[in-house]
Amino acid sequence: MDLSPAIKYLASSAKLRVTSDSREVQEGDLFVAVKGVKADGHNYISQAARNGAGFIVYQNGNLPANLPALKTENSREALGILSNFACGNPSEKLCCLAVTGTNGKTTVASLTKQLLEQAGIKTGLIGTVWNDLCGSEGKSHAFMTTPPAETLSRMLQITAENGGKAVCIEASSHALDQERLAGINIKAAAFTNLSGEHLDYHKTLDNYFAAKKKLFHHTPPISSGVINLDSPEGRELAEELECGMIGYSLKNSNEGVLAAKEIKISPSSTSYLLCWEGREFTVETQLAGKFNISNQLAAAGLALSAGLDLGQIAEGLKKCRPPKGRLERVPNERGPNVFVDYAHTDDALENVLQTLRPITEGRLITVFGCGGCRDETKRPRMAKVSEKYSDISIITNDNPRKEDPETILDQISEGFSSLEHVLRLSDRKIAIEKAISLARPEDTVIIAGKGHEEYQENAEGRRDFSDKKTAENIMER
Ligand SMILES: CC(=O)N[C@H]1[C@@H](OP(=O)(O)OP(=O)(O)OC[C@H]2O[C@@H](n3ccc(=O)[nH]c3=O)[C@H](O)[C@@H]2O)O[C@H](CO)[C@@H](O)[C@@H]1O[C@H](C)C(=O)N[C@@H](C)C(=O)N[C@H](CCC(=O)O)C(=O)O
Ligand SMILES: Nc1ncnc2c1ncn2[C@@H]1O[C@H](COP(=O)(O)OP(=O)(O)OP(=O)(O)O)[C@@H](O)[C@H]1O
Ligand SMILES: N[C@H](CCC[C@H](N)C(=O)O)C(=O)O
Ligand SMILES: [Mg+2]
Repeated sequence: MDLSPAIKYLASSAKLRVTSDSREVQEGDLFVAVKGVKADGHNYISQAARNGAGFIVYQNGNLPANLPALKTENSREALGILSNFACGNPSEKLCCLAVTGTNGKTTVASLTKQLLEQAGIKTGLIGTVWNDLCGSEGKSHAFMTTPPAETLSRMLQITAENGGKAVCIEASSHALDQERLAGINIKAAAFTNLSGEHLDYHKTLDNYFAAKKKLFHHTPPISSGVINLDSPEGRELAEELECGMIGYSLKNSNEGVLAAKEIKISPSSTSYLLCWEGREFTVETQLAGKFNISNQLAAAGLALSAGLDLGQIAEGLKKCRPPKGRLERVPNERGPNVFVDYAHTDDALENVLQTLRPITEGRLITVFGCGGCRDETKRPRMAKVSEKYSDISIITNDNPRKEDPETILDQISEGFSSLEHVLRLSDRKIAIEKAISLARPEDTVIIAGKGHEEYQENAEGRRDFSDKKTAENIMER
């Protein structure tokens, strides 16, 4: 893509501002017209011009304003490249490590950051829970998993200005589809897994996978793909890679595979042998669940790509803590065990329930719901998984957003073969109270779907709500 007239304009401009929102345009800004999901930025070029835009980049139709302009074949990609140019191409000063996949992105990004920090590398983080730009102000709550291109490039600029040397970025499928990472120099990228999710946006699983794959066919090319070989989609991706590859697996410890062998899981501890290129180190991990060993391999692969030594990585993994709201135990001295987790897909729920089932002496009580205005197809599938592993399923509201909460619960209910062990309590606080009141000391309660979230969103907007605080308050009574 030849953007030289736009780059020339930016280079000659004192302010170097790029935006795709006509409402934000200030005197001299470069406006990129993007066709979105709800609106079309091309309809706002005149407004951008009225607000003082000095240059327009667009993709469709004819230019309605008499301004210096450039027509491109992909204005979303242009937006990324130009935003990064305007921010001084910060990714060239940073070792950027990205992770995509349906589940595990936040966990892998957080583990990778912890590994790099332990090796003395000042590392930023951009993802679902926190953004950490290496500044003295610390972490801030994230608004999106992967921010819009203009914000993302600015965040990288701030990270580099703060002395950050690396950054771990969660790349959501929406972001990849919308080219929010365009123009970023990515050193290595990990792929965790693919399962049914976000079909409201992508329509088909093939489109969803194609969006994820874009990270590995990025411009400029990435150096290394860290790929989960236990996932069929991971194996397909591995065949297509044109860059270097670190494949990882819990099952295959052939030469050239970053592997976990001799996995030992007991109710109180998890350990495994981390193996790579003929070297082996024992890791005792603080993270529960086999799927979290897979996440640790992904983080180890990214850390290897960033130049860390395997021994250093194994030592680091022992110290790594799970991110907030991922299989997080709610402190409770009298039992039962109560956990909060962010499983909001059937695959995630299955992994979590498979982890908790063998360490539960009594009954497994699962509280969950499904977000509104998001993929509807996962609703009955989550019910099916809950029924398979739980003794009691309590279905409740997640974030209904603008949808009718009762319709969501009806759709979830369709996935149960019998409603004998199912309670339907739409108020999430009441559902959590019920689960805890039913639980005997030997039982486990899992509250799934909202993890770290500190709000609940319905048609009226957002109100404060935390699964963890709600459970804590109930158990303190
Ligand atoms: C569905 C979706 O992904 N929407 C994203 C998309 O917005 P959009 O395409 O709807 O934008 P639009 O409103 O149609 O507007 C199109 C263009 O016209 C411009 N415009 C519009 C109005 C106007 O007056 N003037 C003007 O210039 C807009 O600035 C925009 O450039 O592009 C915007 C800018 O990048 C994003 O902020 C927005 O994310 C919304 C807020 C969102 O909720 N996204 C979610 C679904 C999302 O992306 N989630 C993933 C996580 C998923 C996961 O965890 O797996 C994430 O990365 O956060
Ligand atoms: N490797 C994995 N395979 C399957 N399930 C996983 C895996 N890692 C985590 N999970 C489950 O998925 C949930 C979300 O994990 P995490 O936040 O790391 O994923 P994510 O990809 O960042 O999700 P999101 O797309 O919502 O940001 C966890 O709470 C857990 O239930
Ligand atoms: N990243 C996911 C999070 C879903 C979390 C769940 N609590 C919900 O609100 O649906 C999404 O945007 O679909
Ligand atoms: Mg995430």
